[in-house]
Amino acid sequence: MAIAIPPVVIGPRQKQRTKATKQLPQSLIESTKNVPKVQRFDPNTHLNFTDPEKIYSMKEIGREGGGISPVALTTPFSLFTQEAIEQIRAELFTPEILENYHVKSDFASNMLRGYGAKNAPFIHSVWNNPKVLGIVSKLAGIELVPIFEYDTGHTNVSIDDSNSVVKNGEEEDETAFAWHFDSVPFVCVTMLSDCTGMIGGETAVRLGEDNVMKVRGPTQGCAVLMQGRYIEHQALKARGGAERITMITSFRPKSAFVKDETILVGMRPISHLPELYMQYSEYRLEILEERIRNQLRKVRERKRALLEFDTKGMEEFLREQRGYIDTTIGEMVELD
Ligand SMILES: O=C(O)CCC(=O)C(=O)O
Ligand SMILES: [Fe+2]
Repeated sequence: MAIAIPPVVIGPRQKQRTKATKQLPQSLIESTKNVPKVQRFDPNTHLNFTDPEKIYSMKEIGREGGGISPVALTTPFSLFTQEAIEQIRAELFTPEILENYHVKSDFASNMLRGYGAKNAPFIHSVWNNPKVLGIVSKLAGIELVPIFEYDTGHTNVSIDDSNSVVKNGEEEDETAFAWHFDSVPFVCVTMLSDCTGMIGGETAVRLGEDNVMKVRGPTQGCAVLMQGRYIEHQALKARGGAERITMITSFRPKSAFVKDETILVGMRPISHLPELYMQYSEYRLEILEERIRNQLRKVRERKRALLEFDTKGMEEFLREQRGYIDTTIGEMVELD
């Protein structure tokens, strides 16, 4: 069945991780400098969740049976308080992060990514918090965990410096992050900018041949959850001189026994490869470890019960793991 084949992911064309060339406005650093830093996410003060108005199913967008869950995407929903967003921004716009983790590609000219929990403890505690994961999982219809540290808290920064005068929606939409499928099953796109008076700045999502839906939270701290590996989307610039900053966190199924079509195509050209490959390997090995333990348990149980060895089942298991290992090997290539 065609739907069983995941979309081909096209990544940035550049040959290696490239530092961004344009400095971000000093005002971003200035505005976050005096925020008293908090190390850990606290749901009591930082969570502000309300259910999305609607959850679109894969069936509704013509992709029934594809992906890892029947859920395609949510409409924007409130997720974090103002205080939480201030903390996130204060961790992002530091000289340390801007100096070492500010990269660009032909998809987007300003991305902050690859910083670990050591450099941004609050951000990482947000996305590993059980309450946050509970919400994300409930909406996704499947239990999710962050894919790995490197792709947690990826941030797109777009500053409209065109000084364009906004006329009543007459202009063409400008892209802040080009059309693509993600390399990971689910993403949560969180708005980190104040949206007061923002024009544009949505995430545009292709729901069918001629059906593009634009989604954007009405306020800072709103988020959209989507099965980005299976739904084509892009980010639109905010017009009229506004900043548009979004944080994208990638998720994979928690269960080792669920299909996982995570690849590294979109990440390789914007990542430090040894670090990316280490984190990819670590989680892939964890999944394999759990699957092998489970298979071994089944074999031993049958043996103990004096049942005949399930040769066919074993073959199927091994073939599946071989596919998983082959994918893993195939993803850990040099960029040529
Ligand atoms: O910034 C957005 O709205 C979405 C960006 C995106 O799709 C991505 O970074 O993969
Ligand atoms: Fe994306």
